[in-house]
Amino acid sequence: MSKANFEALPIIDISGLFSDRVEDRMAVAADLGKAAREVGFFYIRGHGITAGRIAGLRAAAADLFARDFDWKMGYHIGLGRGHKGFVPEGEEIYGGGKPDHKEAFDIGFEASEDHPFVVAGQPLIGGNKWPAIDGFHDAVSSYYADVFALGRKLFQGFALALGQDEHAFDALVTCPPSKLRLIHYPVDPTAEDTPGIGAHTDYECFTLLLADQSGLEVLNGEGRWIDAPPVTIDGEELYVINIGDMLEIMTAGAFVATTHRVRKVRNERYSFPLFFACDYETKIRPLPEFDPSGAKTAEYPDISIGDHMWSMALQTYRYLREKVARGELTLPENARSTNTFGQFKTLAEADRG
Ligand SMILES: O=C(O)CCC(=O)C(=O)O
Ligand SMILES: [Fe+2]
Repeated sequence: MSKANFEALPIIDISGLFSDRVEDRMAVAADLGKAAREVGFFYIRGHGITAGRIAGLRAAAADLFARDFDWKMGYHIGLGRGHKGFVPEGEEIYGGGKPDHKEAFDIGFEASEDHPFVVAGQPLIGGNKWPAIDGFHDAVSSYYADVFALGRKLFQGFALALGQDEHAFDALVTCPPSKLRLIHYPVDPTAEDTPGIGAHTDYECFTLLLADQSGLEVLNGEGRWIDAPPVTIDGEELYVINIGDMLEIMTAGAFVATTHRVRKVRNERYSFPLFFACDYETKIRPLPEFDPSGAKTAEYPDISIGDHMWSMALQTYRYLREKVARGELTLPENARSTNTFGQFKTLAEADRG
């Protein structure tokens, strides 16, 4: 799927997206489109998120993960509804491989109990489990708001890059199943071959990630893993942006949902991805310009973004797999198995000849 055998990831200055001049926004969109087509992974600078916001998030995460395991389990992701909260090590397993060597805390787009999507019973939507830590809610919810606003801006850039009206996708994002994950990879000097996170693509439209240590690796078109270490330029920490499954579908494969992983962790590591999604019921299909004959559309299952995300969760979280095995939950119709996008798709096609 990835055409370019890239050796390093592009850096795009996105400050032009905030300009009043459409030419400036178009120029950034052209860079975004090129990087999304050729690599599927890139850094952005000029993003406008303040160092103070990021520092607040880091301090909140460090405070949280330092707490007792039993205390954190009081916020377990499986308690209540909405699939948010603490994810202990071993809870997530990608594609039947080894459990990840990480713990996480998932914060969602805050939805009140009387929000129509909650009332409609959409999985993944609901209130957050805010841990009882002074300052945590303020630091994390204000970071969420800022990074989500940046995501909206980037989505407008992608709309332009796809030849759409700049605001074509705005109405698709009102109360989406978009998670901010706080991830902590503890050091384990004895872990010889345990991945931090096994190889995968992200399920949503795109991801905005900050990490404090190297370890993230991206698969290029030759099957080699390329480092995506944290980068700071002129005091600004750059975000890593990667294309997810949904933008791959919308572009019928022109944009690449690039496979990535976190190699075994030698230093304690924190990372913070925000998975930018459309509302749960949004049906994701190739845009007509990318599939004039409709042939490619027929290759993709007819599924909403939320059902795709939920079916991936049902297949990777231990507590959800157990519920499926007990018959308490079922996979949505047209659910795909895991690992069918990005280079996984290309490899499967190569296997089939
Ligand atoms: O920790 C990282 O750098 C990557 C995390 C990731 O790929 C994910 O959570 O989907
Ligand atoms: Fe990921």
